[in-house]
Amino acid sequence: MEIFKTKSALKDYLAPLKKTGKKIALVPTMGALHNGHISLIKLAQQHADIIICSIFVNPTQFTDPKDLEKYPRPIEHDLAMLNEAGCQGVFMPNVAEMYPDGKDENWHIDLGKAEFLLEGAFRKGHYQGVTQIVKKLFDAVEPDIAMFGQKDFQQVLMIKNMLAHFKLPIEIITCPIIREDDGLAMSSRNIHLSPQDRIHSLVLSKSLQFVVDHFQEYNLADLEEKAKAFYNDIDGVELDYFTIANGNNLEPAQNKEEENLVALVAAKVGSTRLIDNMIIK
Ligand SMILES: Nc1ncnc2c1ncn2[C@@H]1O[C@H](COP(=O)(O)OP(=O)(O)OP(=O)(O)O)[C@@H](O)[C@H]1O
Ligand SMILES: CC(C)(CO)[C@@H](O)C(=O)[O-]
Ligand code: BAL
Repeated sequence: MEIFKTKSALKDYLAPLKKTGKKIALVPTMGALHNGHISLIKLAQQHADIIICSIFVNPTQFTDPKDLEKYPRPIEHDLAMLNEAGCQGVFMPNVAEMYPDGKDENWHIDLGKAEFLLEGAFRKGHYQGVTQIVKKLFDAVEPDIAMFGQKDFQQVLMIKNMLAHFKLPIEIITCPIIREDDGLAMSSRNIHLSPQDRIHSLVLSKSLQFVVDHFQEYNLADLEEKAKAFYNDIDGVELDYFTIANGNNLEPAQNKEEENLVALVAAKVGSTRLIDNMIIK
């Protein structure tokens, strides 16, 4: 497995491979890898010849400086996991390599109304930061395909809007959410959960599963109310939102007959903010 710290080293590696027609997949990550990330690598291997995983904790998408500061960075462990998974290249630039003009360089694109809903409402400017870095990663790799997890449902939508904005010929593949045996969606931030938080964290997947399992039984308002009631009286758990939304634009669902419905949730469990979602139909 090759490790690249600069865009130019990465380009030098990829150029001859592209010339011989190899299909390139990019798997963007912020590191602290778990089996959710590895599932993206494995799925990429079914669609492409060369897999490049990027590891970069992108400062411009963090709205809470403490969140950025404590983001886990177990690089040796990450490299071992990627090597074991058969990833050919890892791109791990530093901040200056990705933001040569400083982190405040001008970037603003129209991502549509959905930018300001849900995660965008709680993490102001988050999706400008995400799309800014993903565009830089796309420019550095020029992949044929790129893999993103459904766990960050809104992120996938925003990245597709960014691709449309720049008319980039990259196929986005959305990968299913990988969960722990008890239902918790795998996430790098899960390591911050105390043993008690870890038990409480199950409320996210349980409330989502409730909505999926009982979708036919109740109307939308009752489904949401019953799902939100899961969060009542759990010590140290604070619900940011629970919504049943249209998966195309993340607007609240208007009726149960709509296509593409998804339930999405974000909650603080102890001091750790978690997100999760389940597709209803
Ligand atoms: N449990 C999971 N199943 C599938 N894909 C996942 C899972 N967790 C993260 N991903 C995807 O991996 C990619 C990189 O995500 P990232 O490095 O932010 O990890 P993360 O676990 O989501 O961390 P965190 O949410 O704590 O930042 C994203 O496309 C994300 O959606
Ligand atoms: C796509 C991404 C790597 C951009 O920093 C990040 O938002 C993530 O890990 O989901
Ligand atoms: N996986 C989403 C990255 C973030 O939380 O900033």
